[in-house]
Amino acid sequence: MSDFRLKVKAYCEKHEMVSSGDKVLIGVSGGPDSLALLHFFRENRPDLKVEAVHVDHGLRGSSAADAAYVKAYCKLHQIPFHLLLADVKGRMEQTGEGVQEAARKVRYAYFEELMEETGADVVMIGQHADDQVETILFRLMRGTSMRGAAGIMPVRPFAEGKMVRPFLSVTKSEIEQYCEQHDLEPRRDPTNESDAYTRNRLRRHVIPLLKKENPLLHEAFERFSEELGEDNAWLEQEAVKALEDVCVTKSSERFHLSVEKFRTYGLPLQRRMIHLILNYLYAKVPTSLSSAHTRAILDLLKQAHPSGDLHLPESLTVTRSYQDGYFHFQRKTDDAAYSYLIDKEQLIELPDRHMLDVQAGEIVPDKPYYDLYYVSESFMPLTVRSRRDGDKIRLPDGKGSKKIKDVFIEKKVPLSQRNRHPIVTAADGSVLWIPGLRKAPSDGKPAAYTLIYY
Ligand SMILES: Nc1ncnc2c1ncn2[C@@H]1O[C@H](COP(=O)(O)OP(=O)(O)OP(=O)(O)O)[C@@H](O)[C@H]1O
Repeated sequence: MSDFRLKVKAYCEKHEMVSSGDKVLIGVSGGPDSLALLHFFRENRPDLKVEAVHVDHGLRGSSAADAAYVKAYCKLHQIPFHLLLADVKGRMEQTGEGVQEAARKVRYAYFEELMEETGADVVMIGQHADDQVETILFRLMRGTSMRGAAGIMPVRPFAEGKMVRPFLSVTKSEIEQYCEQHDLEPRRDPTNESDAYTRNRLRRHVIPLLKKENPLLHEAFERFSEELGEDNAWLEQEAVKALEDVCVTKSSERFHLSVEKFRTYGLPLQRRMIHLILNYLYAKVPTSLSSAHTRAILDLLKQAHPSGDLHLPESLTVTRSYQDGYFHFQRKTDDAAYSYLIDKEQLIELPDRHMLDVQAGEIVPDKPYYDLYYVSESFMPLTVRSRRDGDKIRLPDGKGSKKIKDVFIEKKVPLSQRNRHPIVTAADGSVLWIPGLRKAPSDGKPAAYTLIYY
């Protein structure tokens, strides 16, 4: 038995990827990885019912030819074939997703649909050991959670069945050799050779350097991924149990937990409990929700002061209550109060059709705006929120501070607008800026962000 075959066989067995008699849908782009995958399972596992799936994303000039190629290959080898002509550009326009993400979502939705339609047990795709190294490096570089750092999972639940990646056990060059040995003539995607994408630059320039240092780099990454994946799975199970223990009441609108019990758990479980609660309360977690929100929630739970609150996207409020010792996550529907955390470039919609555009560094906007504010790193993360009782803003030259209520009166802001007018505060809660009305004195350090109020 060839080395390649042994490796893939052992990996499939170790992760219990397929069982005799399973119907397996293989995603075939026509490229080397997926064509080799299709060939391998047809040759070596006659006990499986293999079918091929191709999605024509309609993004490249050659996409129809790729689809025709896979179709012809399947016809020649009598493999059942499924094709989707997808409108990826339409999806990008609708959702604002990037091209890779939109293509993947369209593909996965089709896999899911087909699984149901054909009664398939498994979806199989062609990612390999070099993709694993690339994915882990890419995510670490961009910032990721422990789950993200574990990279691509060999097996994961998918629709009513599972998605598996048997070729994570072999490298790209082993796949290329396999193609040669079996006279496969895969299609080539020219965009893989371009340096326009970060992932391609990692693959083409960074990983070869790392491989020079350690030719068995992919094995080291695979071990790391496996162990981290196991640790994560265990921690997540423990977090589910811990959450049962700390939870007082829960419904789709609210979640109450005991602060005292929550604090008896270590930080890794606390962080995961917060993620579980947010996943539970948001049907779809908003993109504006970031790890800074999780940290802010944990800080509120940790702080000595027994009460406080935070406002998360989509009117979700987190309150620590002094009276009952509970921590409440709930949706506020009746209150005009709002609060958004600012810890990255973003565009925030404010009441009365105003916008706050947060841009990195010091910039000069090209459109007319009402007011502009430069803020240094030492004040981050900021919050933009509606006013609260007792809010004050510092005056220049150490002349004390002024009540925000008085600023509103002085500038003749109508009563009806005062509860909606934005107030920008620093990480320590002090008021820095009342857009259009007043600025606290700056600390004179270089600007990390420019805030533009339209
Ligand atoms: N258009 C498609 N139709 C069906 N399956 C696809 C398609 N594109 C990708 N896949 C599946 O997803 C896997 C990973 O996609 P990716 O775009 O990373 O492919 P790749 O590394 O270029 O692989 P390949 O050599 O198979 O094109 C592929 O190996 C294949 O199994």
